[in-house]
Amino acid sequence: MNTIRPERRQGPSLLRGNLVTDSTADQRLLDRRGPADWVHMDPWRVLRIQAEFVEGFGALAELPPAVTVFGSARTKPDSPDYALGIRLGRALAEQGYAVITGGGPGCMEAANKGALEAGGISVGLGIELPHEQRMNEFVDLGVEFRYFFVRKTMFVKYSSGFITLPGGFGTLDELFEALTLVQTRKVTSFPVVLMGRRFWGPMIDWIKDTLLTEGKISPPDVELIRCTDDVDEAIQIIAEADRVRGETEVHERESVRQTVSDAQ
Ligand SMILES: CC(C)=CCNc1ncnc2c1ncn2[C@@H]1O[C@H](COP(=O)(O)O)[C@@H](O)[C@H]1O
Repeated sequence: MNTIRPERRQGPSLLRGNLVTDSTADQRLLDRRGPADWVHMDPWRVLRIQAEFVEGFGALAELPPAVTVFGSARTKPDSPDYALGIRLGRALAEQGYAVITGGGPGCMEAANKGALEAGGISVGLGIELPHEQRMNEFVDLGVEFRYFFVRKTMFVKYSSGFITLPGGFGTLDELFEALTLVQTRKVTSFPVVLMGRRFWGPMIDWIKDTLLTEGKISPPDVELIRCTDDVDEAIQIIAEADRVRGETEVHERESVRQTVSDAQ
């Protein structure tokens, strides 16, 4: 049979031909319209969501220090941003970081490619989407998720920081989620670096001139975003935050040890 059949990844399963449905697990969970039997299945969905967390934690727990790279799924392989993604993935791997991406095409693929070519650990956390896209070929450890929110937890939990290449809504969503987590101190010492001054400059100006000026954020919030064109500087920002985090952890362990010994 040499006709191309439709194909869909669904969590760990692969569906082809007539078995391909036209909705995703995220859509079915969030869409409250339709017959009530879907609603009655939510308790079962919770178990599936739980299983997705368990699988993700299990697959990623033994990763070395890692950095997540975000960026447009639409970036073409012959574009400067793709070349930047390769350089970034390569440099991160050379510094001993595993590189985590969304496992898709474009900037994600570029960062995975760079990491793989430099002999590093190249990770893709894929997502089930209505328009199927395969995990890019440069991923060595790939985990497929049905739910965006489970996948996002993994990006934050298993990386030392985010580096964001130019991108669209998906990239902005990931960027602002990270900033909100840092701003609300849900995560501490988590650097967020934007690469590409020309691309991100106008957004940073708007953040300063409008969000800050109109009191929607505080002055320290502006400092949460670091922007550079230099791959080495981006990595240095992450490495410095790692160093500070390491020192803080040693200090905390030491003060717990002191408290216990004082109490004895
Ligand atoms: C061409 C196309 C739409 C492919 C979709 N394939 C994808 N595969 C994996 N992650 C994705 C995909 N699309 C968006 N994302 C997520 O959203 C970000 C990119 O979205 P955008 O292209 O900037 O808005 C990525 O960092 C990734 O985590």
